[in-house]
Amino acid sequence: MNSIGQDLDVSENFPDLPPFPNHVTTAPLLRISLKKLLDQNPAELSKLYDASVDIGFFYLDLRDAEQGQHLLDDADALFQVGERLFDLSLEEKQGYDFSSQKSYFGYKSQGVSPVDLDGNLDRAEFYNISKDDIMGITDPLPAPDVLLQSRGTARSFIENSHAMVRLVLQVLNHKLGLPEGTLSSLHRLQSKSADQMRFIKAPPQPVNDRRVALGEHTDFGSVTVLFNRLGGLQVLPPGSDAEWVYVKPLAGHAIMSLGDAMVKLTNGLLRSNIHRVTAPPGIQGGHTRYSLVYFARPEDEVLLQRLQGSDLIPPLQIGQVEETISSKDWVIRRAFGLRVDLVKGIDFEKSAGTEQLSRRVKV
Ligand SMILES: O=C(O)CCC(=O)C(=O)O
Ligand SMILES: [Fe+2]
Repeated sequence: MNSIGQDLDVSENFPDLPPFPNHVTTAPLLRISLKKLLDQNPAELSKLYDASVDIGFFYLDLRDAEQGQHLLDDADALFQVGERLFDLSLEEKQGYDFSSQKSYFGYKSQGVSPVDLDGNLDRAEFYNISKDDIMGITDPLPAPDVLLQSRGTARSFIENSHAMVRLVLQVLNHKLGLPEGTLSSLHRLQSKSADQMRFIKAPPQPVNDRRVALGEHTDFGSVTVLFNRLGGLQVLPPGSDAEWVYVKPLAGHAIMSLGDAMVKLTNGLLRSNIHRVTAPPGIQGGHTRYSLVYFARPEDEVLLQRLQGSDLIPPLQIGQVEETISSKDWVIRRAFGLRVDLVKGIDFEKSAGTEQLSRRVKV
């Protein structure tokens, strides 16, 4: 693994935060230009496909196209909203924890999910907001004032993130040789889905007890659009002897990744990489880490099974039986499976996603 920290471009650092250290190993993720994708640049389209097959993660440089710049502006504004949101008292935030009503939208406090088999608990707060709520497809959930006042920015963030997702899906659709519009037709902005945006806060950890804050997982859905500013995100490359490597945050870029749904729709051809969040490296570890995410998922009723119509998607093997599960039920199973506050006796296997396939290790 080489370190992309070596190509120093100060404009890719984040002002007011200590820089990402040079001495840690980073994932050599491809950088893909939004403008070149929009221009249908053949080399760029191929880079996106290769990254989706090999590692399932890539950077999207948003600086060179107007819609990308709008998304960066939305993300900047929402980072400030996120700080104010998590500054509310725990008691107030817990008033927006709807998990007892079987909703994964709203607040999730720290310490409700194991991050390892020893039972150490997570060290990250979440606030999840439904795309359907912000788009007016479902009734709005109660929310704190700081969020009610930011619904316009949230909507812009969702629309712009969703446009990036649709672009990625269009490129993959074309590369896979699927009938025109297949993937887009499963991800319509105005249709009911489990799409959500998420604010995350992970406070600095004690110097002598720095560890994983968010346990290893694959994302549940199709395409994830992630903004973070401090290191801490790590991916596990394929192979049985692979070691965790950091993903260096780059200003002006989104970190894009594929989730379980893309693996299932392509019978394992595309990859959803295992990742986790640790304490930020070096002096960054003394700072509070915030992230902002958009998770796109197939529409609620879509069955997560191999798609027909592409010669590249491997056929089912003799004896391979696909589970019949809708996108909606998959997300519910994955989201609630690892909650010590909701489930008696966590069953890691039952709530697993495509982690085993992601490892690319034959068993
Ligand atoms: O905070 C990050 O960098 C990643 C968060 C993440 O993986 C998730 O929320 O699924
Ligand atoms: Fe994730």
